Amino acid sequence: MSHLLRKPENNKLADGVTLVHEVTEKNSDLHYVGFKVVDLEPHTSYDEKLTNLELCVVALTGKITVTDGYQSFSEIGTRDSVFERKPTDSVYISHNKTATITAVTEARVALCFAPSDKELPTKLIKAEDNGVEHRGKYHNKRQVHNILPDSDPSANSLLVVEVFTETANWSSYPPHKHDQDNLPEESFLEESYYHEMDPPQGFVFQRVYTEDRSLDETMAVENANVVLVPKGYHPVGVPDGYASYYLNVMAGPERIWKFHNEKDHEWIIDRD
Ligand SMILES: O=C(O)C[C@@H](O)[C@H](O)C(=O)CO
Repeated sequence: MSHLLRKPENNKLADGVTLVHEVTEKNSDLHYVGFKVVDLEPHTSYDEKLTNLELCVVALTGKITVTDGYQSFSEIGTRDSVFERKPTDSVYISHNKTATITAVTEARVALCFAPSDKELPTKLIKAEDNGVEHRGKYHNKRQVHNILPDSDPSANSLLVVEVFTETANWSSYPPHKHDQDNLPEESFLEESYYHEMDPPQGFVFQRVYTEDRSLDETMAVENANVVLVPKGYHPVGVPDGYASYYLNVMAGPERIWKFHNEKDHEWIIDRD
């Protein structure tokens, strides 16, 4: 299996608390992006002590209460399934705090991390504050929920976005990359993908490859898998009959998403 593909670990931390994924600097090639998924049974809690990391808590499904020890946001989260295709609530918490997430209902929560050394206010990012975009045409249609885009200065490094790709469509396509710290042409941003499929027995394909093909991995990605993108192009293809959801976390030295399309395939965008 590719070292970029992560299956659910389902590590039981306590009664009703399961760590589904844990991507850290120690167990991956990523230096800027950290990522966890936690499943919580009602009335259970998970604590995350943030030393030199900032955090965006995304209520993927279910209702949760999130506190940084000073402020609390109660009963946030808007959906039972990500495939309701509506935005959800999230909370941004700066470093040096402890985040506590308590489940009101059964919940799946994503924790998106990036290094940080500047104190910023804790912020509730309400579902209705997500910028919703419809991108692409023909078999390249996707719906994007911008949770923490680079136009929102609420975070130091973190960028967070949800993408729904309809059946038999492609996204992150034509292939683009952001692996050169060479602004204003391109930014360097690592990326993680947390995938779900509807119905859940589906799979999608994701290729991660660099310009020189020294990295070239094509992965069959199943429900609740994570794909790591330390560098390179990273398109996703969705088979007929299945819809795809993914949550992207990006971070790098500069909080700017400036990507470079692969020249050979850029014509895809310009079709009438
Ligand atoms: O527009 C899309 O298909 C989503 C992608 O841009 C995705 O968020 C990504 O690849 C970010 O670099």
